[in-house]
Amino acid sequence: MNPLANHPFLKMNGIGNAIVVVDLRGTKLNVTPQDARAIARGDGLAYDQLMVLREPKRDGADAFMTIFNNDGSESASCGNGTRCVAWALLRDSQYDHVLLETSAGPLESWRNSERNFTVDMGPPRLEWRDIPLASAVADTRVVSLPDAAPEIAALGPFSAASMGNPHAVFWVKDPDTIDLAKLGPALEHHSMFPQRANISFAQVVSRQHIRLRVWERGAGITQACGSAACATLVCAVRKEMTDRKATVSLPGGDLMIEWRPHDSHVLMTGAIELEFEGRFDPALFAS
Ligand SMILES: N[C@@H](CCC[C@H](N)C(=O)O)C(=O)O
Repeated sequence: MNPLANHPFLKMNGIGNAIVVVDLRGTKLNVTPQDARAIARGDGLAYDQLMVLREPKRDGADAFMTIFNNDGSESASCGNGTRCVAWALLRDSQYDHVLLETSAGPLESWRNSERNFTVDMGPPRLEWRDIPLASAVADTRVVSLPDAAPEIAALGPFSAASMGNPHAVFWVKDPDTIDLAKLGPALEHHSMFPQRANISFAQVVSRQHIRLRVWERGAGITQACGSAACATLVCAVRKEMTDRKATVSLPGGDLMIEWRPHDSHVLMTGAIELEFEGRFDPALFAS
């Protein structure tokens, strides 16, 4: 029997970004990409990201997080998932802060109220090599895609940023008119993105408000993507289109994003929800 059979999990969401949390601290258990794909097929378990908690690597941290997309690939960053993990670790605690680690570095998260959490996503990376893009780009605020199909060329240049994971942001009049299911996969796998990319379509409504729809790398159409909201605000500020603090509205709800001037860290604040908790059905891992 798969050792994960009957192991407890939490099914949660961060403004609709579907998250499963599995705490493996204190065990010798592991999650393989195959396990991650099997879990995503479970009843009611269709997730965007699976957050797997292990022992922390540094003193003072609460957990090390491995983040799986539902296709079994890994990401170094997930803002909404991190806020869900913070809720899970703090729900029976008198404390309000957690320090979590990912392969991209430490992330601090804290409770504002019972269901509202902030995560400090750290500073964005803005050089083409760090995002990464496939070839040298002088200004990552305005990037053109070479040899693009007509429907992609029609979108015009995009802006790029890394929040520990790669993001491309296209500026559009109305994100609701974008055929995400068609353009998302074509752009995610474009040769400009050697590690693939999360693809955002953003409308700047005002200096304090952005509307956003996202195709997530390794997960597809999502109700919300926190790191995409952060990357979009950063790109909008760099293009002088918004203030450093703005509401980003996604199909699942609103996030407040702030790009702090003094240390360049990006803060994301919003609601989280526990949907249900249970134990993995052994049959999940049978095939
Ligand atoms: N939903 C997440 C980001 C998910 C990771 C992404 N699909 C990737 O592969 O980079 C968020 O809230 O940040």
